[in-house]
Amino acid sequence: MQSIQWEKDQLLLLDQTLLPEETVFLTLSNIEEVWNAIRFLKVRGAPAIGMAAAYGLYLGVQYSQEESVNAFIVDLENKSEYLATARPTAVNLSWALKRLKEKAYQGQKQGMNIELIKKILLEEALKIQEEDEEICRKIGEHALSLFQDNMGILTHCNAGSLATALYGTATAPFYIAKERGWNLKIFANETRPVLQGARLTTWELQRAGIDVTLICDNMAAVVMANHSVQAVIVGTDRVAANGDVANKIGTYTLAILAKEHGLPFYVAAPLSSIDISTLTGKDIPIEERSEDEITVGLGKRIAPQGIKVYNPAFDITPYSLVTAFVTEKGIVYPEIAGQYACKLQKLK
Ligand SMILES: CSC[C@H]1O[C@H](OP(=O)(O)O)[C@H](O)[C@@H]1O
Repeated sequence: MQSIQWEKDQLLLLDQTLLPEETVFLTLSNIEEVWNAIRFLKVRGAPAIGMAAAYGLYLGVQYSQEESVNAFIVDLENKSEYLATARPTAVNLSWALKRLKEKAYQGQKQGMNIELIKKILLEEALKIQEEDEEICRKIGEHALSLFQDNMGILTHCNAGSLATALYGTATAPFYIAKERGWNLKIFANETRPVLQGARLTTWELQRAGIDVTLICDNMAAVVMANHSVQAVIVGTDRVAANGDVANKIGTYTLAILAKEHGLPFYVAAPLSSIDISTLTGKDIPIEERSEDEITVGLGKRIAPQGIKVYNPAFDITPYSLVTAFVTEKGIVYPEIAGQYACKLQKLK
């Protein structure tokens, strides 16, 4: 199911906060609605955030009444900055906004009028979504070369079809394997506190007829120790130039556990999530979210009022714990630590 659809000048978003019980598409017609949808995880997952932001930026300027192209460009830049405040960690958000701004600058240089620039902005947003489906499929095909039929594979959070145009990144090999008649056995971490694994990954894989088992995050070591899983694959929100990985909180723990159990730890990383301008993981902004996500998760209070809470939505996995990155252009292995930087740069 596509979680994002552009129809008749409106953005349709599958409200991921209502899954798995309700399948509700929201109709968004202005930039503020898109900002809120990103901020409050109605649309989530790095690539999907980028796509939604691109459409949101277009929605923000489609009725612009600026008199000059220069004034229109300033308005576009201001609206881009506004959208960028919705969430800080996934680089796809700023990457998508930058793609649209660069199209506008090109149009300005070529002497286009405002209406024509608006047109190419929407075309670029549509292109980002169209490209993403092919990118994810390629990631799936490359990732599948790392797996064998009947393997047990652990994944974390939702780097799935819901988080992208289709297929997902970490889940892409699961869908391609299904197409090829393989029987991969997927173990999905519930992924506290927002439970993207329990609510989203199991939902989408079960619908696709893929063998998926839900486990609590604190069971990951056991499924490694009892050989239920032979590999781990996760998505990413941002890969720094040296290969450090920002991903959903709990990913770093999995990488340590995988190393302890001698299992490969793969990161499915579209090039849009690789940020050469951010040198190391220490430079990646980590989003901290509301305490309610932990203390009143899904409506029931599970901790006393006023308790101190720390709720980072992401953590950093050092490149040294990553076995390989799977990109749409192929698999990147480090012969020696730190070699990711030049290899990832070459891919860009
Ligand atoms: C291909 S999705 C990448 C990434 O985004 C998710 O975070 P969130 O659910 O907070 O948007 C998670 O970290 C996925 O691995």
